[in-house]
Amino acid sequence: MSKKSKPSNRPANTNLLEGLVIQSFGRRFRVETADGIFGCVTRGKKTDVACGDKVLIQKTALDEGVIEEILPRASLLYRQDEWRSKTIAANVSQILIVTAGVPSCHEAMLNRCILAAEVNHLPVTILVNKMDLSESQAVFESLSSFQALGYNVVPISAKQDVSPILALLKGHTSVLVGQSGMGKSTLVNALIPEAAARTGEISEALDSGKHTTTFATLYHLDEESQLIDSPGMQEFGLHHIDSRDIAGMFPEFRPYLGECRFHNCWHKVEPGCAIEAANADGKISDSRLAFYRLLIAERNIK
Ligand SMILES: Nc1nc2c(ncn2[C@@H]2O[C@H](COP(=O)(O)OP(=O)(O)OP(=O)(O)O)[C@@H](O)[C@H]2O)c(=O)[nH]1
Ligand SMILES: [Zn+2]
Repeated sequence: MSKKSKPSNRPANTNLLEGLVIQSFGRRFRVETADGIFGCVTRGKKTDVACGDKVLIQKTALDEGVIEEILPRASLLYRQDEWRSKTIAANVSQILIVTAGVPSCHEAMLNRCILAAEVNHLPVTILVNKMDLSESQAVFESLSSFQALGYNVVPISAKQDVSPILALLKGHTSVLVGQSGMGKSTLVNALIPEAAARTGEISEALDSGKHTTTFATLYHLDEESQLIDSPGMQEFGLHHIDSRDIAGMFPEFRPYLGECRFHNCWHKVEPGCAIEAANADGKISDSRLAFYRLLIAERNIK
């Protein structure tokens, strides 16, 4: 054995194949490998495999296998659930939030998605869709405050032309998220013509059509660009984030953190709070501070 080889706690098994999870539906996965695509399950009760994960599989039949190991992840996004967060997409390199003027755009949703991106240190682009409508033009203008925080805001009209975002997708594994009705499906179908058909097939296989089971698909746009879509995904889960880490995920809070009178300040109503003072000076907006306080209140921090 050469001195250079790394010790491994995995039994040496020449049958293990490395692959990429290109689809997850409930507890079943499709894994793309150099030997083709395998339908896979996980070992035991392990279910935290996500679309975009790099994995090692053990072949069990010609086109079937078992996921034995998840390789280290560069990023991990969770799906919002009433009770808990469930992994949905791994190794994503940027987040695209789809919004529009119709139906009305909820700023809290934008803020939640941005927070999920900050946790993973991922760049965010807010796509303002339906720019052929005046309502969307107004939303685009109102989002200049997000642009000022360093988030990219891009106007599009998915129904007319998606080419303005092709350059944005290049070289990335992107994930799309958005409130219902903003045009996420229109966008995905324009970018990936086969997507509509594949989504339909899975809905039929799951015998629901209502997406009650979480599923996600990774599409190859070209050799270096991928898009992960999870139909119906409106928000990312934030349950797993430590309450103490939240303030640091607001870029405009960062210059003031550590400046409060109390080192354990929650920036709620404490005297000598530097975040509160920055808000009074107009350096932190009322809406972002209110959003931060809402997150803290949700966690029953007194
Ligand atoms: N005017 C206009 N309408 C659009 C545009 N893009 C999408 N729409 C319309 O907006 C509506 C919602 O679009 P979908 O693509 O179904 O929206 P979605 O975000 O996938 O919604 P869910 O399926 O509920 O998650 C449809 O009637 C689309 O035709 C656009 O660029 N301009
Ligand atoms: Zn404070």
